[in-house]
Amino acid sequence: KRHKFWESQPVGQFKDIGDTSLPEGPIEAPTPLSEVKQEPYNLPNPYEWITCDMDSEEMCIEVYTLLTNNYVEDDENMFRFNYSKEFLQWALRPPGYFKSWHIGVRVKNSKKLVAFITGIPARIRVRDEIVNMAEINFLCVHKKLRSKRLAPVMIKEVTRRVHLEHIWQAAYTAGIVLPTPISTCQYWHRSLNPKKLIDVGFSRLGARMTMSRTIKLYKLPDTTATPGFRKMELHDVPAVTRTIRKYLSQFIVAPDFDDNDVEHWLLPKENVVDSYVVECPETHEITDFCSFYTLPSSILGNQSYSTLKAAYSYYNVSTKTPLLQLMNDALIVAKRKDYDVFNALDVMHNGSFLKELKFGPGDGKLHYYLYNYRIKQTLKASELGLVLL
Ligand SMILES: COc1cccc(CC(=N)NC(=O)c2cccnc2OC2CCNCC2)c1
Repeated sequence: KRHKFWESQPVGQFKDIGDTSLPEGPIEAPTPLSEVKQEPYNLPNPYEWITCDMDSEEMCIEVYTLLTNNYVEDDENMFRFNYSKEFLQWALRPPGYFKSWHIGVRVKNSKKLVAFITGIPARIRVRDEIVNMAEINFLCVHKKLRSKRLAPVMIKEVTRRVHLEHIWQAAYTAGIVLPTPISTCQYWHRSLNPKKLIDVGFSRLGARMTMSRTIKLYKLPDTTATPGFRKMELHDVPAVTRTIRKYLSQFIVAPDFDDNDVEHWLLPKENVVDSYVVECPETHEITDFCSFYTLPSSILGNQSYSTLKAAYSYYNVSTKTPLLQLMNDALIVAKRKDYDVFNALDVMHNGSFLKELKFGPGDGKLHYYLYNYRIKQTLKASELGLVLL
């Protein structure tokens, strides 16, 4: 039976879609700490839980290797996400993180890491409610252990550990439909290195298009167009926090960033996250902001290339510079840093620039979910102000 596990969980159920009598907000009340299961869930015998210390280089390598070989692939199994070790350490150690939410499953005898799931704390606003949530990510079961029903017990275990920290809601995304998406986004790609993308089968030569015509079509200037466009620096944090908080307030679901969050999530970090501000040359105020994170993909089965260098649109704020021009400058710096492709979801106001900046639609969708929090009606992608890694 489909979704046997999810029908037992406090999530919006398909049967409740359209039932406007159900109130928006938590589905279940918090459990008294004494009633939260104190000991870990049982695993099938050969396996044991391990808390993954992401400060340990050795453990990082094990997590990196498991994900590199077993994490999410595209629908045609031509590419697999290849998060770097530095990226994983950044993604999993934000302000206030809990080591206990970095959960591994390993073989008792060999100590081999065979599965992983993580949570990080995040303050997320839903309309006017600020909710302490866990952002759940990196659920991965080794290819050889699929269909052993490990994922449900891993989800229950991370939920139990999140409950132990008095957090009762969560946010997560998936490429598949589960009960019940709060929103469904389309992803889009902008070619930066069309020749490589065609060689590896990520893109196809357009009808009546030659390779040289295609290269010309996606060519970008060497220099950015916006006066005052520069990399974000530490001293910009307070201004960026003010600017992004104001901008995100227009969306129904969005992170409630403070200075510490902005310093962690949005300060440039080599090969992890790039961020740029527009500082008005006259007033020196920060009027605009754009950012993208670095998530390469392994190219499965290609003789000439092993890695696709991809930039993923992160948070962008436009108050003075037209978003179209700001994002074109983001494409220019990504191309200059040798990215092959720039990806974006149609969340926030991204829909306003995708076609004009020559993004093409991807062949899949990304569904957003909340755990133990009902939303009255499904949100449009443009009502979402949340980007998960
Ligand atoms: C090109 O290499 C790929 C390797 C694995 C999967 C996919 C397709 C895919 N599933 N893409 C996305 O989910 C996606 C497309 C555009 C923007 N963000 C995305 O996902 C992010 C956010 C969710 N966690 C993964 C990274 C592509």
